Amino acid sequence: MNKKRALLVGRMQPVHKGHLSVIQETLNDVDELIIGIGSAEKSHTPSNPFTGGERVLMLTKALREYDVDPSRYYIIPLEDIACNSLWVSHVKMLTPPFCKVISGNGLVQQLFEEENIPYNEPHLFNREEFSGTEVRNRMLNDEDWESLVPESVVKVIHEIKAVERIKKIHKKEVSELINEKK
Ligand SMILES: Nc1ncnc2c1ncn2[C@@H]1O[C@H](COP(=O)(O)OP(=O)(O)OP(=O)(O)O)[C@@H](O)[C@H]1O
Ligand SMILES: NC(=O)c1ccc[n+]([C@@H]2O[C@H](COP(=O)(O)O)[C@@H](O)[C@H]2O)c1
Repeated sequence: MNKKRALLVGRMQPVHKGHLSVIQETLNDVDELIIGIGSAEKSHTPSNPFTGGERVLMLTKALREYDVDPSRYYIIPLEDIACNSLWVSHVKMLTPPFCKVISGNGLVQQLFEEENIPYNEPHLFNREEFSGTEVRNRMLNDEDWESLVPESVVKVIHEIKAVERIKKIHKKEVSELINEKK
């Protein structure tokens, strides 16, 4: 019998507990899940501080920590392309076949719908806290970010000295803005 596979796309900057919840919930409904790490080529910017490889590492460790069966998922880095109308083909070229997409992103939903691939709006878990933006802001402001991500992701973030990186990126942005105004 054919496997029922879904695709979940997210930038995962960084991987947080909301991602793990949606992954676990989706796996109750499908045989296999393809997890596409979006904007894989981006890093070292305020909203995309982590490299594609670092995000693969975080996700691999977190799925192991949560005891998710490795035979049930694929982690695929997805680079952005200039042309939105070709993006679905680009994604299909890089992923195993799937029958639906899980995404709350309006553009992603529209592009797949136009190619007749259905999407599900994810059920958002504790969205006030479980969002990449919230994790990055807390890192910047020396607030508790650790409780928002799996323990294994805390370890990776320390290993790659990411809090220091995020602070440096922010400092550079602020000084560039000040120079622009001069
Ligand atoms: N709290 C959450 N609960 C369930 N799913 C979530 C949650 N946050 C994100 N997701 C899932 O991840 C996808 C988006 O991934 P992304 O990495 O952009 O998360 P994000 O937290 O919205 O990031 P950012 O704040 O950096 O934009 C969503 O389409 C959704 O499927
Ligand atoms: N033209 C493109 O490359 C294209 C189009 C739509 C979405 N995407 C990507 O899909 C991902 C969607 O994830 P988010 O929901 O986390 O924004 C992002 O990485 C986004 O850049 C890329």
